[in-house]
Amino acid sequence: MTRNADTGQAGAVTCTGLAYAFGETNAVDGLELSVAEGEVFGLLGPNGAGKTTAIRCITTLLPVPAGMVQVFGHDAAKDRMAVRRLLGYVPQQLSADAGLTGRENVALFARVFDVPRGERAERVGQALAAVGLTDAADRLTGTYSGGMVRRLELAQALVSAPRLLILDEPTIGLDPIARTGVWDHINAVRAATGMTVLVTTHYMDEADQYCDRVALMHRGRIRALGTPDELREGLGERRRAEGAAATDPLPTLEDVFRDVAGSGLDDQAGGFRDVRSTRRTAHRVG
Ligand SMILES: Nc1ncnc2c1ncn2[C@@H]1O[C@H](COP(=O)(O)OP(=O)(O)OP(=O)(O)O)[C@@H](O)[C@H]1O
Repeated sequence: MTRNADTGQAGAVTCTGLAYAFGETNAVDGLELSVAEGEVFGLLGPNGAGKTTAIRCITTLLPVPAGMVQVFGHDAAKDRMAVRRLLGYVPQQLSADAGLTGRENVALFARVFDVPRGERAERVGQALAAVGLTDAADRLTGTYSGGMVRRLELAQALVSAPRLLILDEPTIGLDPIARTGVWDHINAVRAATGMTVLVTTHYMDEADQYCDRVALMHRGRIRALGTPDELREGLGERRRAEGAAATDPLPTLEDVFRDVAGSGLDDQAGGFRDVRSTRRTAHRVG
C-alpha cells in the first residue's frame, strides 16, 4: 500500500471549518480535513455522523455555506466545474439504470462527463475491464448481482479518468467476497493511475485493511485521525498507562471510535453493527 501522505504535494482535498446545517441539525460542524494526493483516505462514522453531507459538499452537489473546501487547489464554492472535472463519485443511492446494459450505463456517464466522442467506446471498454465486467458488459444491469452493480458504478465513476475517486459506502450490503472484489478493483486502478481515493464506510475492518489513513467522524466533526495502526496503538498505549496488561489484545478501530465518541455512539439509532444489514445495495436492481 502506498503511504505518501507526507510527500508534500498539494492536497487532493482540504476542508477548513466546513459547516452545513439542515434546519436546526448541524450535520457538518466545523470539519477540518486534509486528504493527500495518492492516498486512500477513509471517513468513518456511525449513521448521522455527517459523512455523506461532507462528501456532497466536496463533490459540489451541496453548496459550502461556511468554511472552505478545496479539491487539488480549486475552491469548491467558486470553481465548481473545475472540481467536478477532477473527480469521480459513487453515491450511496443507485446510479445505474436496470433497463440498460452495463456498457450503455458506462457510455451514458462517458457522455455526461464529456469524454471525447472518438475515445468513448475504448474508454468505456477499459472502465468495464478495470472492474472485471467485460464478459457481462452487454447484459442488462437488472440481471447483475449486488457486487456487480457496485463494480459497474465504479466503472461509471472511472470512465472520466478522475484524479480523485469519492465513494460513499461502496460495499454496504455486499457479502464478504463481493466486498473484497470491489476493493481489489479499486486498488488495481489506484496502483495503475495513482488516483486518490476518499471513501466513507461503517466497516471498521475494511478501513483497517484498505485505508492509508482514517478519520473518525462523530456529530459533524473529526474526533480522531491517523493511520489505523497509529490509532490502535495510541489507544493501546494509553490503556497500558492506565493499568491494562501488556498482554491484552491491541484495541480495534471500533474500540478507538468508542473511546473518542464515548457513550454518544449508543444514543444514536444504529451505531456500527446494525446498519450493516439495513442497506439494500445487493437487491437494488432487478
Ligand atoms: N436532506 C436532509 N434533510 C434534513 N436532515 C438531513 C438531511 N440529510 C442529512 N440530514 C441529517 O444530517 C445529519 C448528518 O447526516 P449524513 O447523512 O451526512 O450522515 P452520515 O454520516 O452520512 O450517515 P449515514 O451513514 O447514515 O449515511 C443527520 O442528523 C441527518 O439526519
